[in-house]
Amino acid sequence: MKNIAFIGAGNMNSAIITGLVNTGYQAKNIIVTNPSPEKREKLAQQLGILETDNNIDAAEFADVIVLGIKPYLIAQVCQQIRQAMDISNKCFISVAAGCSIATIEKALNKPCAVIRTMPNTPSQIGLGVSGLYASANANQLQIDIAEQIMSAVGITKWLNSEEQIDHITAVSGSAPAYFFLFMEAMEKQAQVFGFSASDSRKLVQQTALGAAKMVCDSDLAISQLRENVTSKGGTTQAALTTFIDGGLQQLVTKAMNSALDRAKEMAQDNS
Ligand SMILES: NC(=O)C1=CN([C@@H]2O[C@H](COP(=O)(O)OP(=O)(O)OC[C@H]3O[C@@H](n4cnc5c(N)ncnc54)[C@H](OP(=O)(O)O)[C@@H]3O)[C@@H](O)[C@H]2O)C=CC1
Ligand SMILES: O=C(O)[C@@H]1CCC=N1
Repeated sequence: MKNIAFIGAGNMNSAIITGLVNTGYQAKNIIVTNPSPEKREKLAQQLGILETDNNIDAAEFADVIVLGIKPYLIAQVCQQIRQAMDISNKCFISVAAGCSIATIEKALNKPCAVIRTMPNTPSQIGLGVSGLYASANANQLQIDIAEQIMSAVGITKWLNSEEQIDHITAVSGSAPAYFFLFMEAMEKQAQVFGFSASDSRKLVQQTALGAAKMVCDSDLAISQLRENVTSKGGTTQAALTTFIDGGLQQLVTKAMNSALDRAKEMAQDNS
């Protein structure tokens, strides 16, 4: 079993580590680093993994290094690691949005096995989506372990080009927040209608869950499921017409393109 170092004990890495241990990966083969102690100590206590505040010690221990830190820190941490050791046989997996393989390779100062992944926060409950793209230097064993790590927290989609990492960021990486925003808006209006805060949340969350489950469990097109709710001349049609006349599709297109543009911009800023 390969040793894995998770650099950063934030939202994404914590979710991935938890999923990985829960699917049977040996805790003694996993180490997590974080500057502040609380998150890494909690993971160590809960899961039995190793922890340290020292990225170099963790990287020395590891065959695979998962970079779960903010995009602007990736190059700095990679430089720190490569200055301290021979990294030739190590595989770097970056979770960061807007930080290219070229930037990571430049920081590592040599062509290296680098795999980019773009998960999302439902990974915390095993319902994540992760896009993955491997550099030409990654071998099959390293690709397999990246698949094992990310499939521990949800479904995986291997991409044909690095550019698609930016696309999948807009489609699934950022997207839980789109649904949360929509649910927040509905929750607010339910309260205006007189439902209590807790009832409003319950009504909205159960409806979202039911709708998502119907999409997952049905062979019908999503548009058909929508039509099945929509009685001619009825209440749903009135609501949907308001969304459509308000330019919902154009707004979604614009929002997803904004996420895509921002990913490209961040890649420039971080290069
Ligand atoms: N959140 C999301 O929905 C998604 C995030 N991502 C990507 O995942 C990455 C991490 O995001 P997220 O988990 O949300 O962020 P968090 O802020 O939750 O986690 C980042 C962690 O990195 C730690 N850290 C800071 N500096 C260092 C360092 N030098 N060495 C080691 N650890 C360090 C921080 O510690 P401390 O708290 O002590 O400062 C923090 O715990 C980002 O690059 C983001 O683009 C990708 C997909 C989805
Ligand atoms: O907002 C961000 O930049 C990160 C990447 C996808 C989700 N969160």
